[in-house]
Amino acid sequence: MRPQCLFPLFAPITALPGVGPRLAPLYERLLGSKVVDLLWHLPTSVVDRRCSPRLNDAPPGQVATVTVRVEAHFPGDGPRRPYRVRVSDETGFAHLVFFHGREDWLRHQLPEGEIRIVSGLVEHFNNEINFPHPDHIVPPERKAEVMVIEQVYPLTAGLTQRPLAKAAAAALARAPELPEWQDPAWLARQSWPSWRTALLAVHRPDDAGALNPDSPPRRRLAYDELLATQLALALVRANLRRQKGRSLAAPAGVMRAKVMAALPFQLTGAQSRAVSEIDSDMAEPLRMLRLLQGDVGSGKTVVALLAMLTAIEAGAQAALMAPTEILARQHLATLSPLAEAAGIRLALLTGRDKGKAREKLLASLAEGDIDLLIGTHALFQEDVVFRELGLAVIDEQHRFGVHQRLDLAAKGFAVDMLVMTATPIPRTLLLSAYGDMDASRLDEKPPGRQPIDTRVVPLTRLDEMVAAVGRAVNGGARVYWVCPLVEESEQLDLAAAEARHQTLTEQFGERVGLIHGRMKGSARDAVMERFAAGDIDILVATTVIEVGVNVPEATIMVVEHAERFGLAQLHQLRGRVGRGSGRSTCLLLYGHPLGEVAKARLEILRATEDGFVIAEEDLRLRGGGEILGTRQSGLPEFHLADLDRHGDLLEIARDDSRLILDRDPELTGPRSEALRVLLYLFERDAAIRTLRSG
Ligand SMILES: Nc1ncnc2c1ncn2[C@@H]1O[C@H](COP(=O)(O)OP(=O)(O)OP(=O)(O)O)[C@@H](O)[C@H]1O
Repeated sequence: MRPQCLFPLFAPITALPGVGPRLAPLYERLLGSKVVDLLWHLPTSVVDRRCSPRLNDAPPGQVATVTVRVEAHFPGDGPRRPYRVRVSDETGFAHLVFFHGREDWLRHQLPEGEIRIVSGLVEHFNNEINFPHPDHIVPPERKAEVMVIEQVYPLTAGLTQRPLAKAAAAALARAPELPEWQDPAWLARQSWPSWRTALLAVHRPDDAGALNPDSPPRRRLAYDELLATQLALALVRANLRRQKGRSLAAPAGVMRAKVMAALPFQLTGAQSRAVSEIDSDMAEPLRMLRLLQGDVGSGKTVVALLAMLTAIEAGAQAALMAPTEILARQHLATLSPLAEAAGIRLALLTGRDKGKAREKLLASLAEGDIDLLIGTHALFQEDVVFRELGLAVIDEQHRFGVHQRLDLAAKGFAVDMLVMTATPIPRTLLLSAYGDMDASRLDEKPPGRQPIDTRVVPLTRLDEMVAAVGRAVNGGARVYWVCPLVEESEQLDLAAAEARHQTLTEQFGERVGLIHGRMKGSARDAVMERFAAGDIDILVATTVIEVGVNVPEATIMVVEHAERFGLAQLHQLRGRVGRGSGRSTCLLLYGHPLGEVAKARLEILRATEDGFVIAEEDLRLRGGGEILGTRQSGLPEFHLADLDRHGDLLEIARDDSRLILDRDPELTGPRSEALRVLLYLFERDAAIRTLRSG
């Protein structure tokens, strides 16, 4: 249960003054729907209105607050002759200029002959002093309200500073003093203020200093957030470790030997290392929580299979969960012949399975007649019961995230867990998303892969590229054609892909296929199968093919508007080719004009195929938040912490969390109440449910 002290902060944002039904959706889009979301929406700069010169000394290009007499109104008649109000003091005169504004309202605000305090940007225009759309106009008795340092919040279309600042102030007023969750000695050493004081300092800064990410209040808040995340991860870890696992070992390795004999290749050194790390984890009576991090095409699947064989030979069952149905089916297709070689029984369960067939499958699963179950999220439905699940492999491909691991834990699967991710994640990000896990890295590609010829080409040369693709297809090549990503709009993605599908079909006829996220699962599978079988040569796609798809015969990847993708995402896309022995090409088509950073980013892709290098470089160029591209990155989003600036705090938070739980595993000690408040405050409270007392 959420602690009572946080109730006011988790009220809907509409509880705040001025946030009515018209503005609420704007707030929601900008920052969220709860009062607490406003607290995390920090100002990015300040305006100092305390400069209050005489009119003749008003500094152009700066904000000033002046005391003036209203002389006369000159209504305008459009943008070329705006509405002007002439004002004066003893040193001279100026014009307040309004490009839009109703006359009755302006006359009411600025009655002729009255004194007014006006604050706004000073401009010199035609040897006159102008105040275009002053920010504040108040009578003299309210001067103190205006002569302040004002914070500037990031906005969204339709929402202006003043109502937002008012709502933020109201949200702040609701922020209670909370029990201190930080260790007092550590707090004193850092000279950090309390949570509430820090929050007030960044929302009502005395100067821009408090907004600097390195200022004590900002660092304090960043650390609070990092600690909440890391503590949640540590709780999951502690909880999973505490449940006794079983030791899974297959010293004879009969099944494994059969599969190895059936494989057309030798394991790479990295694969062998990962396998033995996993082996020793599984042999321990503690539960395994391991991340298998491998660059695109590094051969994670076979490593997972070998681990699952160990579990099966030890008498348990194994499950392999993929993020999409296509991938689940693909795993089934690759693993089937190997499973046959090993003599194990394999089955597939997806959301599509219904009725009798599903019942039958579940019955055999419960009986232990299925050794390895492959599937999607459907694997974790309530009625899916294993006879004895020993190992769960989650092919995460950065789509799931810690919540799914928590859900799994909550389901009480006392099993070893292996999470596979294809995303090369820099260390700081790794800690923030997988701080609960041990990691194995596949940093070596299978031998014999040819380098991919990556070219960065302007979209103006599209016709040329289409012609080149046509020639390649006539020569037997298979091509992925990925269409532009349109921010936040699946519908527009789709329109772009459909249009491209049409133009390519006009040119190449029946050999062009289309696949996108809106298609029904079965239709998608059918297209994918036709492409894998070679019935389709050109597959036009939205980014649904980004993860994991394995068609080794495909050798050309075209990405339109490559500049709109995250680098890691492009790396993933490119990784769909170069998977066989054929020579592969990746064409990154960009739209004009391309800025310096965008150019540098695409250049990185041209220069290297090492996902880890690409990720580090991308992090350097763009900062952590965007590293994984746009949607559904699965990595936690931070409101207050900036991994570039606060990376040092992340490691401390991880160690701190583990220490906290070492000393007080059930969170019942003196600091625990405050720490629970912290977890709720940052909405990481799902982890609390893993506690016996939670
Ligand atoms: N040691 C190896 N030698 C040669 N080929 C290998 C080796 N290991 C795996 N492969 C092959 O490499 C291809 C890619 O393997 P897999 O699909 O497991 O990659 P992955 O790590 O899951 O990559 P991605 O994340 O890009 O999907 C497969 O066709 C697989 O059979």
